[in-house]
Amino acid sequence: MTIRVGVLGARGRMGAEVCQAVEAAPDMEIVARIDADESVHDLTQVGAEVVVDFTHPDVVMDNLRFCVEHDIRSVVGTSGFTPERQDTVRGWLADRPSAGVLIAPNFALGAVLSMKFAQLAARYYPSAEIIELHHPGKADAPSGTAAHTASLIAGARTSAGLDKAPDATTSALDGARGALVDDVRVHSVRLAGLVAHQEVLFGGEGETLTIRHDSLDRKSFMPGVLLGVRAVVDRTGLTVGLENVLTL
Ligand SMILES: NC(=O)C1=CN([C@@H]2O[C@H](COP(=O)(O)OP(=O)(O)OC[C@H]3O[C@@H](n4cnc5c(N)ncnc54)[C@H](OP(=O)(O)O)[C@@H]3O)[C@@H](O)[C@H]2O)C=CC1
Ligand SMILES: O=C(O)C1=N[C@H](C(=O)O)C[C@H](O)C1
Repeated sequence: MTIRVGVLGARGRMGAEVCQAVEAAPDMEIVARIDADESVHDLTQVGAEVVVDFTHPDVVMDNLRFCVEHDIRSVVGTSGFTPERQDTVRGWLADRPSAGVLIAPNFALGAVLSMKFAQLAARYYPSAEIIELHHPGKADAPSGTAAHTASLIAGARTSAGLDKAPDATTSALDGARGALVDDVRVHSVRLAGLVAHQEVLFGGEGETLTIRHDSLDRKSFMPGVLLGVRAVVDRTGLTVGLENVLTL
């Protein structure tokens, strides 16, 4: 069976890569390539079964709502999925039990693994901070990956009963200590030449641990995206995180 795939954000950095990967997949067919100036309504006319969305945090909710309401399964890489947004999507899905959505903050297998490793390490270290580094064309900061990692670390720290990370700073320029996400400091770097990178730093008595992942090319996200397309065909409801599709 061939999966009929529509790509939203098809001319973008990620969308263009997704179009190539879907075209090369023996079990998939591209039936729509949609960008900012085109209508998602075309998706129903061409019989899209799965939509892959790499657009912009400002437009992704409208796209997703359309897909849920029209029973088109969605694989979403676009960032900006706060817990509140996830709850909104769950609300739509409650009215459409046959619809399915997979949202992944990061589709690179190494990034998914590094988040797991960070979650595992978090309970053992009093200090934890995140540095995310991206290309300067990125619209949002901090990255969705960093926000997701911070929430995983915060959850692990809470269940281990850890106190707030030690920090004697009483005077600082605005932004010097990064942004607090779930009580974890996140620092965002935007630098020409970069693609997508993240370091999670842990510190304890007499030691530090650094977990680093580098996406050096957007091809790194494609195996995860294709896996997501195949998985969402058989899944209803909301799945957040590629780790729930992989066997980890
Ligand atoms: N989960 C993951 O693994 C990854 C997630 N991302 C995320 O994916 C998103 C896209 O990133 P990137 O490809 O670099 O961004 P780009 O800006 O390169 O691409 C976004 C594309 O979406 C188009 N677009 C804007 N509005 C709409 C709309 N309403 N319908 C359809 N298309 C639209 C844009 O068109 P136009 O330029 O004309 O406005 C553009 O072509 C970001 O949120 C990024 O953080 C990125 C990499 C990996
Ligand atoms: O905009 C990007 O490039 C990326 N966005 C995602 C994010 O915000 O985490 C995933 C990856 O970091 C690349």
